[in-house]
Amino acid sequence: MSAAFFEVEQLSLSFGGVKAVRDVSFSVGAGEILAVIGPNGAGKTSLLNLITRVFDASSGSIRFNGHEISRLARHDVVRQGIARTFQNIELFEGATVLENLLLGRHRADHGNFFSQMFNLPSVQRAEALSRERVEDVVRLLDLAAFRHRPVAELPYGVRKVVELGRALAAEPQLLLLDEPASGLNPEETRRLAYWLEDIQAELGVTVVMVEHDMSLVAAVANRVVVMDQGQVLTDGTPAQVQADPRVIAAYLGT
Ligand SMILES: Nc1ncnc2c1ncn2[C@@H]1O[C@H](COP(=O)(O)OP(=O)(O)OP(=O)(O)O)[C@@H](O)[C@H]1O
Repeated sequence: MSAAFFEVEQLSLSFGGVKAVRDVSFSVGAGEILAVIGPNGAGKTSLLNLITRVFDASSGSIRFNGHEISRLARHDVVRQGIARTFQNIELFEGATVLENLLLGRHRADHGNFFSQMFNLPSVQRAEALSRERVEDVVRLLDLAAFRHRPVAELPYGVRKVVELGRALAAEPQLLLLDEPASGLNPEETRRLAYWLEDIQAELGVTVVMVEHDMSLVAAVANRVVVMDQGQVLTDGTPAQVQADPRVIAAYLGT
């Protein structure tokens, strides 16, 4: 395994009296897929919201590529190369698949206001590059048949893939996925596993994935962090955590 590329140390978050995340520490090597599992309310989504700066941590640090990012503005986290998907799909429903993917690119673009206003050659070059990258994503995720369809018309399973594509269009180094398999049928979940393997193998993207579906976790995760009541209960390979009596007890609420 490569050296820690993404690292969370002693991270905490409180909502009033509720300690949603308590002294959470873990690290991820470049190119790894890490799954974060745990019962409802364990603090998994809160953890992703801390990483993407939706919330301010009460304490602790988040290091990405050797840089502390726990105090960055939200858009700067995206520019550092971190993209995410959401538990409830957040796409522009009236826009087409291609338009949604292009919006994913624009979030990561660096062009300034004046160069965009005057449509300078640098902006035109960036647009052309964006279109090429988006076509790469369309090919990778097999979305060609849907590229001009408004997202609102698409089945739920395809919308989930479009959301993954929008995150990938930003060319992230770290991809955060919040329950990518929720609402998918077993066949769609198997296809998602293949795509995640392709993303890891072909793009070398590091993935932190919050997921309840153990078939997906077992198929793709190199390592699993188990959370319960805001804390890390244990970590290990998918087989190790599935066999751990503490993990079984946490899920059963005993
Ligand atoms: N915006 C908020 N305001 C107040 N409390 C919150 C907020 N978001 C989460 N919480 C609380 O923080 C705790 C952790 O919630 P979180 O959504 O992070 O858990 P989770 O592991 O993602 O759960 P699930 O698997 O159900 O999505 C819960 O007790 C939840 O009620």
